[in-house]
Amino acid sequence: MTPSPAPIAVALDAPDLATAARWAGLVAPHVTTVKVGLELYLRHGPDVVAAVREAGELSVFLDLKLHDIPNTVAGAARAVSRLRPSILTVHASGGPAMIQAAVEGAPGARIAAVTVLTSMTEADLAAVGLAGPAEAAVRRLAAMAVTAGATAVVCSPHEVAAVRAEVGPDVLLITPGVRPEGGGTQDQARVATPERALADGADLLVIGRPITGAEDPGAAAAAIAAALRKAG
Ligand SMILES: O=C(O)c1cc(=O)[nH]c(=O)n1[C@@H]1O[C@H](COP(=O)(O)O)[C@@H](O)[C@H]1O
Repeated sequence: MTPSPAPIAVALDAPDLATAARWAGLVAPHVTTVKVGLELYLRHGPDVVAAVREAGELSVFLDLKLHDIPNTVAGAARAVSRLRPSILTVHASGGPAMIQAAVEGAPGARIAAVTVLTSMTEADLAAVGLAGPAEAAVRRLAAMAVTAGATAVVCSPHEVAAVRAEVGPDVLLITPGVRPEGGGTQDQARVATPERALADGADLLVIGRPITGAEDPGAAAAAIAAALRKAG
């Protein structure tokens, strides 16, 4: 019997559509979701969503991290809602009116509020005027976003347990910054293993380079999925 796909969104941060579609096809048997982000969407636009959908039975997570005035974000959300993404990201720091505008603009998608980027260190936070531990800012932004209508929150694995305590069981918690044991962290700062992130309350793990940078992305996705099943 084929095991059910793991709650992983593979970040398809590819330079071209053919590579993205190839990665999507390779990982499709092992994961629930693929994530189309800025690089791919800005280069290929809506075509990329159709191309990765054709590659397999996958939910499409559109990670555009919208951040603008409410009217502009509402229009952008309306523009992409016809692509039927399962998840659409906005920056939580855009505030409650902006988040509400995204929710109204894309009623068929889950609006996911990105709290504090997983690449940011405490020093980076201080540099942008967010003093104090990341966890406090993440909790505050998550609570505000959910009150404004977001039904998903993006945070690092370091804060996911605190966010779960803050927002309750019904909000989808998404964690990038996930690295299997022994992997490099690249530009990520607040990281943990896939097993740890799930145990601490994440519902969906965003994993890019540990899978797409592997010689065989399908095998890398299968190995992480198997490790998660074993741990769970
Ligand atoms: O919204 C995101 O998905 C996101 C938020 C965040 O705080 N950190 C973060 O890394 N991401 C995305 O998650 C993916 C992580 O990729 P890897 O570092 O290659 O696993 C990238 O596509 C990022 O754009």
